[in-house]
Amino acid sequence: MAPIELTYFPVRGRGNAMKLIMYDQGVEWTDKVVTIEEWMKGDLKKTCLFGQLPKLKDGDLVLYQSNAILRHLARKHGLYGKDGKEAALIDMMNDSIEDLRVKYLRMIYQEYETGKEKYIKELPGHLCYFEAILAKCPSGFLVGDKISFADYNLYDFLVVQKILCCKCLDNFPSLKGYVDKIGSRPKVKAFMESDSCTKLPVNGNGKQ
Ligand SMILES: N[C@@H](CCC(=O)N[C@@H](CSC(=S)NCCc1ccccc1)C(=O)NCC(=O)O)C(=O)O
Repeated sequence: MAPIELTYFPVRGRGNAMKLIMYDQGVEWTDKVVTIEEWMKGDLKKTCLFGQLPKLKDGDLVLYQSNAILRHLARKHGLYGKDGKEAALIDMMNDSIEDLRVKYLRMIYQEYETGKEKYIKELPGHLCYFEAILAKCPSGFLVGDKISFADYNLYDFLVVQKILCCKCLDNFPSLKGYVDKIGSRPKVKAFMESDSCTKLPVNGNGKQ
């Protein structure tokens, strides 16, 4: 049994960025997939610290909260910048990515029929900030000169936005180049093309 166990639903959702990190960094893990039907029985939910998934078990460490899991993997695999200053900037970037993800998830799960078009219309107003940031990054990564956990998270988010609206990056050359750059990393490409990724719906309600 691999020392790392990821318990999550059979969706990309909040689980894909952490899987990208582990796969790209050569970390072995076991997926414990929980169906909605199983979850609705309530027994597993009662055991979860905050009543939710994903859950990552790394040896005797049990973590919930997807961004805490990303940070844990980042600390273990050198994905948190070269010093405290870069780590702080990476945290800032990831917090902003989380803001965008929450907006997306609210539209997908609560306002899809009535809010999808408005979300797509307003999306450039949110993406423009990362376009400006990446336009100034000589390394092509959000912070410093190597990939961080925020890069995997932003990449995953942008790929999902392109599934929602294939043209959403057409006016953002830096974001387009960024998705190509991260997506052309051999193991990232392999994972994104694998059944582990492609066979999962993006979201739990079948909307994307
Ligand atoms: N801040 C937390 C949020 C975790 C979270 O929302 N988890 C969801 C799943 S992740 C997600 S994108 N949820 C969207 C809706 C959904 C629910 C159930 C299955 C799939 C998607 C969950 O466990 N829902 C079940 C429940 O609350 O009883 C984090 O970042 O991990």
